[in-house]
Formats: sequence, C-alpha cells, structure tokens
Amino acid sequence: MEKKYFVTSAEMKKYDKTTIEHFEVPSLVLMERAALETAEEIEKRFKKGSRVLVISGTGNNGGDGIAVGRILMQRGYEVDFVLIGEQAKCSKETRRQLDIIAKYECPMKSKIESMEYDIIIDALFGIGLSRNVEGIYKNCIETMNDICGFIVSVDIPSGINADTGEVMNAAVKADITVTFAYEKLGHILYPGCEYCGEVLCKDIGITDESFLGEEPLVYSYADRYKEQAAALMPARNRGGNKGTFGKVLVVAGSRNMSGACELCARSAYRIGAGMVKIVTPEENREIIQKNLPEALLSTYSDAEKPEAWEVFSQDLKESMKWADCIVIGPGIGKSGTAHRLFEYTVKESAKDLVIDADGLNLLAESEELQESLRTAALREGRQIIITPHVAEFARLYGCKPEEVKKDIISKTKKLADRLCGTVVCKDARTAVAHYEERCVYLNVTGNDGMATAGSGDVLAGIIAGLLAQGGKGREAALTGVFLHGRLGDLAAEKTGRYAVMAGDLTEQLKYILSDEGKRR
Ligand SMILES: NC(=O)C1=CN([C@@H]2O[C@H](COP(=O)(O)OP(=O)(O)OC[C@H]3O[C@@H](n4cnc5c(N)ncnc54)[C@H](OP(=O)(O)O)[C@@H]3O)[C@@H](O)[C@H]2O)[C@@H](O)CC1
Ligand SMILES: Nc1ncnc2c1ncn2[C@@H]1O[C@H](COP(=O)(O)OP(=O)(O)O)[C@@H](O)[C@H]1O
Ligand SMILES: [K+]
Repeated sequence: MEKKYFVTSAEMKKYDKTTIEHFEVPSLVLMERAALETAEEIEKRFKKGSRVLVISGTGNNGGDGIAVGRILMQRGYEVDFVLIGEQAKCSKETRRQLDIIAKYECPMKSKIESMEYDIIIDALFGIGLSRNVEGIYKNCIETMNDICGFIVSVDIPSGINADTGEVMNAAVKADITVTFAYEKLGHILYPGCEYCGEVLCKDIGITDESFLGEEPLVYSYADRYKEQAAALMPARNRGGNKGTFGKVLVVAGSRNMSGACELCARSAYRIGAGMVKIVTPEENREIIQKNLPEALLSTYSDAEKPEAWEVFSQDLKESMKWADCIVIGPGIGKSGTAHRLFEYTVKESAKDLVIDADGLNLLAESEELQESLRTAALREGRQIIITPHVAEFARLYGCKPEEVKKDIISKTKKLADRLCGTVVCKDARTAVAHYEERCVYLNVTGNDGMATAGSGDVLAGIIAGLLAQGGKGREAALTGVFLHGRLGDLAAEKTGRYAVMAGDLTEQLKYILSDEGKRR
C-alpha cells in the first residue's frame, strides 16, 4: 500500500533540521527552492506587470515570502514588501532575505498602505505559529482577507494551527497554499482545510531520507487510489463459492427498527460477502424479507423471559459458529435484551467482531466487557474493530467530544491500545488506529453529504464484509473507511451533497467495484 504522509510541525522541523545538519543542505537553499516553487505557481496564473503584495512575519515563513517577492520582481512583476513585527526579531534566514532586497533597493514597509493588488503573498506565519493571533497580526490577517486580490499562502494560511487545523483567533482565507515536502495535518483537518484553497505540495529537497528510519505518525492512502479504489479490495477467486466469500452475522435492529440492519447487511453483500444473516426481533421479519430477501434471518421475541432467551441463545450460538465475523450494534438500542445480546456475543463467540452504534454505548458502560474484549484479542487472537463517531468515542474514552476533535490522532491510538483492537474514530476526517501499529491512518475521502442517518451502518457492513472475505482487522478498517468515503463522493457527484442518503452509498458499490474488477 502506497502511503501519503501528513506531518506535524514538530516532525517537519525535524526533517528540515536533518536535511540541513545531517545531509548538509544549506537552509538558504531550501528557502530559495521553496520560494522558486511558489513564484512559479504565481507565474502560471498571472502575467508580468501584475501587482503583488508580500506580507512577511519575522520567522522563516516571512523569509520565504521575501524571496518569492524578489524572484517575481526580477521577472517583471510590481512588488511591494511589508514586514509585520520588529526587524530586530527576524530569524537569521529572514534577515538575510531582508539584506538581499535592500541591495536591490526594494523598500520594506511596516504597514499595508494600499488595497490595490492582484496577488497577496501571505507569509506572516507558517508552521511556527505558537499561540493565538492578536493585535497588529490579527489586523493584518483581516486586511489581507479584505483586499480583493488572489491570496497565495506560503506553507499554510497564517493563523491556522499546523497540527490541529484550528483557527488561532483569525486566519487567512487563501486561494492556493503552496506547501513544502509534506502536507501538514492543519491542511487536512477541519476547519484548516477550508482556509487553504487548493494545496500544492512541492518538493524542495526534503525527502523520506530525512526521517532517518522513523516515519511520520500519520498517513493516508496515496492519491491514485481515489481513481482505482478497487485496487484495495481483497483478490476475488474466480472459482470461489458463496461459502468462500465469507459469512457475516449482523446482530442489529430493535423492535420496529429494521433500517439499520438492512443497510448494514446490504452493504456487507454489496462489498462482496457470500452470505449475510441478520439477527433481529421477530417484528422486523416481514419487512426485511420483503426488502432484502437475500439475507438469512434469525429472529427473537420475548427474549427478556428466561425460557425464551434459553431457546434463542442456542440459536445464536449456532449462528455465531456459522459466521466468519459478526457485526453488532446498529439500531439494537440499550434495552435489557440488547445488553444480553451484546454480552453474549462478546463473551461466547470466537469470531472477529465489528462493534458499532449502540454496541459502543453498551461497551462504554461496562469495564468488564472491555476487559473481555482485550482477552478476546490477546488470548484468542480475535480481531476487534470498533467504529464510534466522535460522541460515542468520547463516551468510551471518558472525555468531551470537543477534546476528541482537537486531538483525534493520539486519542484514537490510545483507545486502540487500551482495547487491543482497531479503532475507527468517525468524523469529517476519520482516524483509524491499531494497537500493534505506531502509525495512524487519516482518511480524506468523503464529504458532508454523508452526515445523514444510517451512513455509519453502511460503514459497519462494509468493514464486516471485508473481514469475512479474509481481510485482517486493520486492513479491513482502512479499506472500508476509504471506500465508504469514495462512495459518498460518487453519490454526491450524482445528486449533490444535500440529497445524499445512506442507501445511495451502498448503491455506488455497484459501480466503484465493477469497473476496476474488470481491469484486474
Ligand atoms: N521546515 C522546512 O522544511 C522549511 C521551512 N521553511 C519555512 O519556515 C517556516 C517556519 O519558520 P519558523 O519556524 O521560523 O516559523 P514561522 O511560522 O515563520 O513563525 C515564527 C515566528 O512567528 C512568531 N509567532 C508565532 N506565533 C505568533 C503569534 N500568534 N503572534 C505573533 N507572533 C507569533 C514567533 O515568535 P515568538 O513565538 O518567538 O515570539 C516567530 O518569530 C515554514 O512554515 C516555511 O514557510 C522554508 O524556508 C523551507 C524549509
Ligand atoms: N462532513 C463529513 N465529511 C466526511 N465524512 C463525513 C462527514 N460527516 C459524516 N461523515 C461520515 O459519515 C459517517 C456517519 O456515521 P455515523 O455518525 O455513525 O452515522 P449514523 O449513526 O447515522 O449511521 C461516518 O463514516 C463519518 O465519517
Ligand atoms: K503563511
């Protein structure tokens, strides 16, 4: 699997330092290359003679900006330079850039004197932003946003936290962002990604060698998989039968709540599982048989009564033996029966498990069941995948949802370690961590059209369907999350984001896999 890295500002600084100190590439060479790449992007879009305003801060981001301005000036653009902050505080490299433009007799101003520019180079803060933006810096950002020019942010829009994507009190709204070596987390996470415009990531000579053996913590799939999503699928055996393509048991739905199990089961089928059996209350039988006749069914009624539970639990035991993997939770509610079903499935089954929705809320309430899961993973080798959205995650983790959003990467990893499983923390950018792996996957497919009831049930079904076809827990989760987002993107291309409904995601599986399947 080809990776694409998203780095923190500390990681980027480390790779920068390694390139300069270990590989002995001078820092001014890196700065010049960064500036040249940025200037060339402007030259592609604007003709000579265009009016350019360079806004620099005192750090190296400011130095990049001055160098961009100098290159453009030498190539026939009309460039004004403004430095915000005290010259005396400038970094060594930025001071050098100031000296160079002074030799070319370019005046450096200390405030913005005109609003008439075609292009604004935003080089106020880069990845060194360390606190909220206030006073003259905040005013400057607001003025940049008010000028009707095309804004090019150098490295990252000033005011965006490079590690979390947070707006640090004010931020530049760029048209394009030219970044260097690797995209930063702040370019990917919300709301930062909405401030970047188009992100162009340029090679300036800082390469994977600069990791010196320890790769960045966060990665995604390389861009090419967006076009070839099916390349991620487990190979399909032409001589296979419905048994070899895997059996999924879906324990879902509650009285008169059949939608969740239907969506989940249908998605497991559409991703390629051979057989899917639904365990749900008797009241849902008729509608499921009508809507999804392909599903096998095992129903229960009055399960809160000991005799009825006795009979049904034997049936459930058989179903669990039959299955290759089990998905539990969508729509099961939090009743006594749901609790019993959940406990039984965790404790009595030997199969891989996907836990979603109400299953997660039941899990959050029981330390004992969390311990059972750890035992299942460590002693029995069962693969456990949990798929909480941010609120469910917060309940399990024991924190507030806002805290999860601010720190989704490390919290997801910590919960995976605690439960000895794979954790899929679902949000606009979903994170996936596995207890045996240091690195965390961050998903970039999908869109807000997917924020619609039932789309989580679809994901749970997809992951279970991948597990049933022989996928390992971590791979099934990564592939499932990536494909799920692609389905959302394809659905939104067809109908627009407003109209997307959960069933549309499953529907897209017909198209996303068939094309690629032929090519393989
Ligand atoms: N790494 C690489 O690969 C390469 C990096 N390059 C470039 O270097 C950039 C990183 O440079 P950098 O480390 O000097 O940080 P930068 O973002 O310019 O700002 C730091 C300054 O801002 C200040 N400051 C911070 N917050 C503030 C606030 N809220 N309000 C007010 N002031 C605040 C802070 O001051 P202090 O906190 O010390 O008071 C300090 O003076 C990077 O983004 C890229 O463009 C390229 O040259 C090529 C290779
Ligand atoms: N703004 C968004 N961008 C991308 N994906 C999103 C966005 N909002 C929601 N999603 C995805 O949609 C799914 C919603 O799942 P969930 O919250 O469990 O819904 P439900 O419980 O209604 O089924 C998750 O996979 C999530 O990552
Ligand atoms: K910037």
